[in-house]
Amino acid sequence: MKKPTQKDESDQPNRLPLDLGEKAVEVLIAVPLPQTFTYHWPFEHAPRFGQRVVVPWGRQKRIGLVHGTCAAVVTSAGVDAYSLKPVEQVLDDGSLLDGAWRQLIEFAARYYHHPLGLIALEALPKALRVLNARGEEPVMVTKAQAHADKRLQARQTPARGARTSADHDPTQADPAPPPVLTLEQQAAVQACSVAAGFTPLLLYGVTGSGKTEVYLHAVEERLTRGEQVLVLLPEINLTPAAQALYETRLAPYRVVVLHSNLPELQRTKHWFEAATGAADVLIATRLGVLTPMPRLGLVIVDEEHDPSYKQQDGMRYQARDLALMLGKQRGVPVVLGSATPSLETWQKAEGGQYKRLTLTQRAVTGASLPRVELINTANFPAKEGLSEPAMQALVSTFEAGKQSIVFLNRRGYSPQLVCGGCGWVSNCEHCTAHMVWHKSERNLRCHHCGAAQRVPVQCPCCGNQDLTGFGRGTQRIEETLAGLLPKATVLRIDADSTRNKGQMEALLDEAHSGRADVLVGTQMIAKGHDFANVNLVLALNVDASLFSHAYRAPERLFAQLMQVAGRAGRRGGEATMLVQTRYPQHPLFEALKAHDYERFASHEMQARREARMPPFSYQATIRADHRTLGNCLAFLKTARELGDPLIQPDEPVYLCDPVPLTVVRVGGIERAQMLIESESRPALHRFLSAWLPLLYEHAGSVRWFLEVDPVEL
Ligand SMILES: Nc1ncnc2c1ncn2[C@@H]1O[C@H](COP(=O)(O)OP(=O)(O)OP(=O)(O)O)[C@@H](O)[C@H]1O
Ligand SMILES: [Zn+2]
Repeated sequence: MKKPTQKDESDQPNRLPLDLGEKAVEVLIAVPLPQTFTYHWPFEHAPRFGQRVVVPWGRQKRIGLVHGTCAAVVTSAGVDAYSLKPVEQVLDDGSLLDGAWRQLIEFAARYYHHPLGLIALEALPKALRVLNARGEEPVMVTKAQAHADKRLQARQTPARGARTSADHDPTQADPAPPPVLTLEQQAAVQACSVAAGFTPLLLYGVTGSGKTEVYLHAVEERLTRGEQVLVLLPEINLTPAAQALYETRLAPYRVVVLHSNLPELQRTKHWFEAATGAADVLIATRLGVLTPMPRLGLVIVDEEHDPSYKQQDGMRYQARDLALMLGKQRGVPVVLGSATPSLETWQKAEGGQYKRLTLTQRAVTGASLPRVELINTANFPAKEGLSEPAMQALVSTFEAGKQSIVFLNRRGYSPQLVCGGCGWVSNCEHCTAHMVWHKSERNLRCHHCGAAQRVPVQCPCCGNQDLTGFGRGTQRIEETLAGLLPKATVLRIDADSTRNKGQMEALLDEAHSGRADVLVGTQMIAKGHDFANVNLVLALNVDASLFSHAYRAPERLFAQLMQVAGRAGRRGGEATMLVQTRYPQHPLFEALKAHDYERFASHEMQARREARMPPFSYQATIRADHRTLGNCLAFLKTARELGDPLIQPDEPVYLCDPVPLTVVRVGGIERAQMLIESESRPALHRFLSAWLPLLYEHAGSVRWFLEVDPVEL
């Protein structure tokens, strides 16, 4: 098809004489600019918000979303209406993107000061927002839509019969009957059921206290009212077990999942099912919070404290916070669940803004939290990473037929390869970081830029063949464990071992089945999983976090250790957690030994209050990226000069000194940032709104972005 050009009426047979005020539309396009774009609307029928359209963009075509009509068609350049390019095609008859969805993305754009077009389009599955190589809408969209329509029809015909017989697998054994709720669980379920309108609830329950059971009952109760439920989980690896459980327990209601590892067609199908109301429950990772759900009645955020809810590129949003806003806008309850709530959430629960529901006991009769013991590595030095008491515990746990978890938050074999002769170290060429030795994959890899190379056989500097790994990661511990327990099945579960399709499911299956004796892994295995047979947890390499400069490090370490401890002893029996450390007297460990989250939280809260850190202040950062650090810092300095005069005396906002990031160079790009703080959230946002437009004009070749509520400084 010949592309229409400006003022070329012949290409547009349907084009009507332009009627100002009705025949132009504002379109959202996924570009890093804060505005909408005006196009001529050459069609008879009226445009609707959220309809997808194909529009010319430079020499290309793009999918955009109708955002509104324009009353007066004068573009910023002052060009008259006739010079507007026309919308080429309308892809949707109606729109699934309703007013509620619009409210949420508009809030996100305001709050995160991020271009609305980027947020709106990136919230959609790729097939819905990107044209294929021929410039057409991918066929899978029609397929996915038809699939959802069929589901929707099936759902409407026999009121509750969303399931087709094809879904029933007769080989599947009948599931175990659901447990009888404890009194604490009953009270929590009751509180969720009576909650009407927007109600934030904190389900604060120790690990293994049966929070999932509370969710299941609360969800089912909403489903019987004909409502949909959104369940957010922090990590993809928690979705298979959750999906299986929800499907079995809630049949015949339709449960779908959304996360970034799903094949595109499936993701598109599930999105349509949620958006049309064909699906009843949506289980999703953070991206799911921006899915339209017309019958939404309840939102659950499991492990609400988890840092994975924070998106670390593009729009750097916090999905838990957006989930709360979603609940507020839709007028529905939001349940935040955790054994170790974030300090932000805990502060609100203490202040009474969130209703707290507490589960103090493990749910399974006879199951208690593990005994925590510290191994002082000054007295029991580690050989190949493991101290004598740790090795003994691993051996006796294996001999008793129980499983162990070895938790180490560092993947690879060794964090660096070094030369014994000249002191050469495997540095990354592109980053201020070491290349990590991955023995299993036989290469050196940079965890920052992804660069990989073969392991050198001799030192690239002096030719010495004596190259050794310095420090240890999960692969090396796996090797040590295989030597220590030659008869045991040792499984490593980390981002490397679960990279290929199906690997994650297979490994988790082995772990849950009890066939594996020892699980070595990163935070991937440390939370959420309901392992039945784990009796011993060993935590390695925790000391670096004890003295980190990052102010959130203690909170994160404490939560991680409490969570991983929580994987042990879930079905009763004596269970133990061992922590190897040089600093057994550290106060964080006192609270850990007592499983006392509240003690830790009040101590940490006090420290934050004194230091005027979040949640007692509000922060944002401006990041600047460029090939030379000087340019980054110069831009931030200019930004600060532009910002200073905007600060209102009655609304103090502090602009800190621009500083290079700790890992200053990644992929050949230098990075610097500036912190902006205020004790008033509205003051911070008023300042940002006035300031950011100026930055667009002064950035030059420096790439910059804003992050609101940053978690890593
Ligand atoms: N009332 C109950 N009686 C007996 N067993 C129960 C009861 N409620 C839950 N359980 C069982 O207790 C185990 C732990 O429950 P669940 O996984 O929900 O804990 P959780 O609170 O989510 O823990 P975590 O914070 O560690 O993820 C599960 O195997 C579950 O089936
Ligand atoms: Zn690198």
